[in-house]
Amino acid sequence: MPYSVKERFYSLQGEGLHSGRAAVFCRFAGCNLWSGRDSDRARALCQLCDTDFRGINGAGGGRFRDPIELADHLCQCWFIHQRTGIHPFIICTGGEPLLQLDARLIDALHQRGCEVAVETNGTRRAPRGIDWLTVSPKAGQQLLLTGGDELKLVYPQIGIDPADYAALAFRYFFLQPCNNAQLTENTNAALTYCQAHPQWRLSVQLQRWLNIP
Ligand SMILES: C[S@@+](CC[C@H](N)C(=O)[O-])C[C@H]1O[C@@H](n2cnc3c(N)ncnc32)[C@H](O)[C@@H]1O
Ligand SMILES: Nc1nc2[nH]cc(C(=O)O)c2c(=O)[nH]1
Ligand code: SF4
Ligand SMILES: [Mg+2]
Repeated sequence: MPYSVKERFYSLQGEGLHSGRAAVFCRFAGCNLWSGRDSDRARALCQLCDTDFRGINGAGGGRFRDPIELADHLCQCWFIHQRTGIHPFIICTGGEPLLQLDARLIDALHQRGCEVAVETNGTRRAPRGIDWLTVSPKAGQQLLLTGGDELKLVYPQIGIDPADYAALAFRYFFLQPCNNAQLTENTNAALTYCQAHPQWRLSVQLQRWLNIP
């Protein structure tokens, strides 16, 4: 099956437990909760999105015929930047990566020594073999993936109470302030919540503060 990729880039993971860690990002095109068109946002199932995932026209984006072609493309980006011998850390995001990521691509990445992380909205089944699964539930959308490595809630969201997620089978729980016109207020609210509920940690989207991709 071919893969549609919006962009590929080398950066630091800006979110969650691996914040600050160098990674190659694979941003898959398309999402099941929004078309990505501004004109559709008001009726989208997810209205908080901060990302352009439409099309395959970004840097390092394109259509990849098979897992080998895409795995080579992603690893190449790591080795351009790294001379360390440390294995590639690949973060699959989107859009919604679980519309496209499959076990064959994960296998091809593992064969190249990669560690594979995934950022998902949790509404689709996950293939086997993911090394680090981050689930970010969206208000009103049924959560299929109720376990994983980290749960990362964008906060606040109307209709979402973090307490309703606190008993799910995740190792780490993060609140990530919603990046919109109220970012300062949202950050303060998330900070206050984490101080009152220490099970939750703050994820500040380091990339915004560092002005990196
Ligand atoms: C663009 S999404 C792509 C992956 C997947 N579709 C998802 O929603 O998890 C990547 C991460 O950014 C988060 N995110 C999206 N819009 C955001 C915003 N406005 N403020 C803070 N985080 C946001 C998502 O919740 C998710 O954790
Ligand atoms: N630096 C950086 N870290 C990220 N972590 C998750 C991201 C995403 O868009 O999924 C992201 C991103 O876009 N940039
Ligand atoms: S589910 Fe993820 S990619 Fe899709 S619109 Fe929401 S935040 Fe954006
Ligand atoms: Mg992002």
